[in-house]
Amino acid sequence: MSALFTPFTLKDVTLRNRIAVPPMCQYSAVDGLANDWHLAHYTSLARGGAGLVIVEATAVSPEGRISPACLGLWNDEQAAELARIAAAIKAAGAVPGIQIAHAGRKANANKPWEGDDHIAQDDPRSWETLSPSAIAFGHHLDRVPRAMTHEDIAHVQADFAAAARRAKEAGFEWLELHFAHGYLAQSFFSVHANRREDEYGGDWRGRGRFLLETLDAVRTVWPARLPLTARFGVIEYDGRDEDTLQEAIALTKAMADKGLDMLNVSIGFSTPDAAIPWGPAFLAPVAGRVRQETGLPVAASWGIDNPHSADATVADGVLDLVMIGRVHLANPHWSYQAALSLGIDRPSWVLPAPYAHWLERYRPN
Ligand SMILES: Cc1cc2c(cc1C)N(C[C@H](O)[C@H](O)[C@H](O)COP(=O)(O)O)c1[nH]c(=O)[nH]c(=O)c1N2
Ligand SMILES: CC(=O)[C@H]1CCCN(Cc2ccccc2)C1
Repeated sequence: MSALFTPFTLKDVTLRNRIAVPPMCQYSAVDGLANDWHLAHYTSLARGGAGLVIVEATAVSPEGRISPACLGLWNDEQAAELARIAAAIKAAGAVPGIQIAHAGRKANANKPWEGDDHIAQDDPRSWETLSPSAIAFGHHLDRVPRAMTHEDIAHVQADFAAAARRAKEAGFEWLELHFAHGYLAQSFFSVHANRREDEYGGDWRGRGRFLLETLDAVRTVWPARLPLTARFGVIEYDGRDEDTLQEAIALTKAMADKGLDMLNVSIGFSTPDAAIPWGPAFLAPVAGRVRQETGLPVAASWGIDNPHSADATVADGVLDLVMIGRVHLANPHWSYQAALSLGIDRPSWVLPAPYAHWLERYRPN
């Protein structure tokens, strides 16, 4: 029996297996609106057999986008287009998830394949970037952001709550707050980005306040019966990892007390000087420690692209869900290949009937 292909229930939602497609920006929107690219992309991933498909970082406001081509959920027109995607994911047998985000000081950037750098400030596509303090990320994202006022903070938190309400109305059943990867929420938690001397800075509680208040604001609008999760950078690989991990675990416990249902463990990416130990499933042990010390279910990604290692992380109680990212861009039917490799019975039926019926009798060699 394969642990990877056992169902997973969180609140009133049950995933058909432990395979999740994590959010992966497509940089393919105009004015934040999803289009046929996104519909085909997410439908094909859901038809590939994963239990959960999480739509990419979707900005809670125009200035919260990473690039001008990112998705948004700050108006009803955007919600209507995303509703089509939620329905298509569900029709394919996967649970529709969405990640809502504010890019903070990493906002207003070119597409990765068009430079990945901040858009020139004299460019008509330029907008002001916000962060806890007026400190640039550096390297290719060297624009100095404006330090947020308390009004800015309250406004962004209200934007998260409004986006969560729209996500619910659009039919999403799994919500992930983007609290990772050097974006706004991560920046509040990070000592690299947050040098505030008010109640949103200082010790981990001060630096964690924005995350806790944002979680609170979203929890009041997101149904208690549906999973409310966060992707959170618990480690920076910046030489102070044990300190960061202990603070991140303390904040995660505080988030769990405020109704967080699961943590998608990731990397902070708050400094360009990180020494990340890239390698197969390198973050899984860190996620396992967070799971042990907080008691929350956890997911993680980063180089888990082999069915056997994915299966082992679940079987060994390290992860509850495996986030399989880039390899899904190469093969939306990764779950089918994993089912074949792991020898589950009737592997083809990981796929929808129009495919499964014929594959069950025919195996591409
Ligand atoms: C093109 C693209 C786009 C995104 C990502 C990655 C890539 C490659 N990643 C990170 C992604 O979800 C995943 O965590 C990493 O890719 C590591 O997992 P894999 O090694 O790819 O399985 C990402 N993470 C996130 O939390 N929100 C996002 O919108 C995105 N966007
Ligand atoms: C939005 C987000 O969290 C993404 C945007 C694209 C880069 N992601 C981070 C990443 C770094 C190195 C390899 C893959 C992914 C973060």
